[in-house]
Amino acid sequence: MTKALILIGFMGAGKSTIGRLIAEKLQRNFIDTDELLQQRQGQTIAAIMEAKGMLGFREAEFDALQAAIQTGGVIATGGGIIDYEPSFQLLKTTAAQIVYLHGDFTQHLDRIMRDSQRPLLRTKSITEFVEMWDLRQSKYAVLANVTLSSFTKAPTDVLLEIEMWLKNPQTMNQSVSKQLELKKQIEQVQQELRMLQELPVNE
Ligand SMILES: Nc1ncnc2c1ncn2[C@@H]1O[C@H](COP(=O)(O)OP(=O)(O)OP(=O)(O)O)[C@@H](O)[C@H]1O
Ligand SMILES: O=C(O)C1=C[C@@H](O)[C@@H](O)[C@H](O)C1
Ligand SMILES: [Mg+2]
Repeated sequence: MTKALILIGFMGAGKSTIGRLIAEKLQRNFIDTDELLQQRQGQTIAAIMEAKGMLGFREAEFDALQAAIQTGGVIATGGGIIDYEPSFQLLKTTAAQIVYLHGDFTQHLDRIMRDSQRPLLRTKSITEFVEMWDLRQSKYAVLANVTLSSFTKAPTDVLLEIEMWLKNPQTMNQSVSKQLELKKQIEQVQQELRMLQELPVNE
């Protein structure tokens, strides 16, 4: 059976938008776990959360993920799927190709703010949102076979990058990990500069 291609990332990363494009291009099944959940329950995400509570929502999301993986198609996941340990473990152990669509916090927030339908935006403070972001980053990174920025380019360019990676996973992985390494070094230098600027000046 074909391995599923799974898109993960924080809210607003573009998983649904880009997932649909890839599925069309590769002529594969497309499943969005948020949409599947809503179809199965006959309710909106917000209503499911309200009726079942967060744990009940995550359990139903796990069932949707399991069903989606079995199709071997392209899967767009909900941004918080990794918060529920069984779903995280399923993603970790399944023989799928996992693409992490990534941006920085403000880029995500900017996109999320444009969509008032997102239930968590209505119920969480900005501090809780930042905490949620911090807790999730390492989980996405651990699961990812490749990490791609989805904010500095059009969806069709992200699609091209994913196609490139599918054709040549090794090369792409190397260049993406080199970029991440470089980014880390830059952040470290910036941090050191900030610390130096804060030191008292000897007259
Ligand atoms: N590369 C892109 N450039 C510009 N806008 C984009 C891009 N990708 C997605 N968008 C827009 O950003 C918004 C969020 O995208 P989308 O719903 O696909 O994100 P998501 O990762 O599925 O979020 P969620 O986790 O909430 O399901 C949409 O309005 C979409 O049109
Ligand atoms: O980040 C989250 O926890 C969520 C993201 C959305 O895709 C939905 O699955 C839901 O709104 C929860
Ligand atoms: Mg989505």
